[in-house]
Amino acid sequence: MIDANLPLTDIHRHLDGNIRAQTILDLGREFSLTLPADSLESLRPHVQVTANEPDLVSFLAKLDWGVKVLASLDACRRVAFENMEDAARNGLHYVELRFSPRYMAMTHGLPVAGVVEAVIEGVRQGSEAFNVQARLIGILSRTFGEDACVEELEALLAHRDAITGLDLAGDELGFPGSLFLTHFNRGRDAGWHITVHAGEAAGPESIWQAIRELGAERIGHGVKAIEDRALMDFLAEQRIGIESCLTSNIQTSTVASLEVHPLKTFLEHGILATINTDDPAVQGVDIIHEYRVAAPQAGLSQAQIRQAQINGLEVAFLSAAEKQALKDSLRTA
Ligand SMILES: O=c1[nH]cnc2c1ncn2[C@@H]1O[C@H](CO)[C@@H](O)[C@H]1O
Ligand SMILES: [Zn+2]
Repeated sequence: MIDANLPLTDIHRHLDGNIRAQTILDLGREFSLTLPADSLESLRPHVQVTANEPDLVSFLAKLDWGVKVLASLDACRRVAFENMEDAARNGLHYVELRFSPRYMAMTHGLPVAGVVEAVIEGVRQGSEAFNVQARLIGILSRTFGEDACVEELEALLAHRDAITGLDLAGDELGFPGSLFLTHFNRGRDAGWHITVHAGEAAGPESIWQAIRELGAERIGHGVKAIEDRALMDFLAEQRIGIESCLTSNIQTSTVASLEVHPLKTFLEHGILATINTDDPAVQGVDIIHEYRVAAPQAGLSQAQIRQAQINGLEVAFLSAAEKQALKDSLRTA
């Protein structure tokens, strides 16, 4: 259960993996684009996971229609704004929204820094309209290679003060973190927090690499840490947060079933593991489902679910004062 007296957070949520099917239809019509279907029901299987995918890369293809309809900067602003509306509807008090500006820009050749600006604007407007706090994490989409990621990084750096963190996402097996050392050095020099998708498709060595070489303070997914006891000890001792996304891990075939998901073991080990969604619209889930349905199915006790909720704020990319203010705002609400 969700503890209503504690802030509810989602710190691993792709803004460009959370574009509503209805919005894909609307934008397709607005820009006269050819979509694979012309009704909501017939479009759904093209933009949402209907059965588990065989691997991560097949799963990621389901995000493509969402970005293919982004034919203007205003469309980017709109999906950012709607992300905040969705967060409010799900009772979230605080979200860290991550996005890959080059991935959003690429189909229609939008200016990448312009996309960053549009997303910042949409999230700012939505945050005010729906009274939910948000921070932005810029993603380097590793799938497009090192040079594309330099371009993506520079677009993010053009708005460095409005960005809180840097992430690496996409095809982890094909594009290891070792290709992106200079990118992350520049991100850290900009004063950004660092989180990296690691130990999802690749093994525990990818998590070690993200921490030691890219400077990760948190790990996205990190499921393969379960294979390395020394790594689990290290994560707990160093207070490196794990951003777990239960349903996502099943849909990408990273974990065979919720019953064998490592999140429970991570919590028992004292790791600051958290519950998050990943790509809610593509997965057809929301944060409430992850707490109420997925977490109990993964064997978490009520106390462990509550601990994961506490951890979400604990490892958020916020100052101690900002975390306290969020807690206080619930008491006075
Ligand atoms: O679960 C995931 N694992 C790895 N990469 C992901 C996941 N979900 C989305 N993206 C990637 O993030 C960028 C868009 O925000 C894209 O690169 C997409 O492929
Ligand atoms: Zn992710």
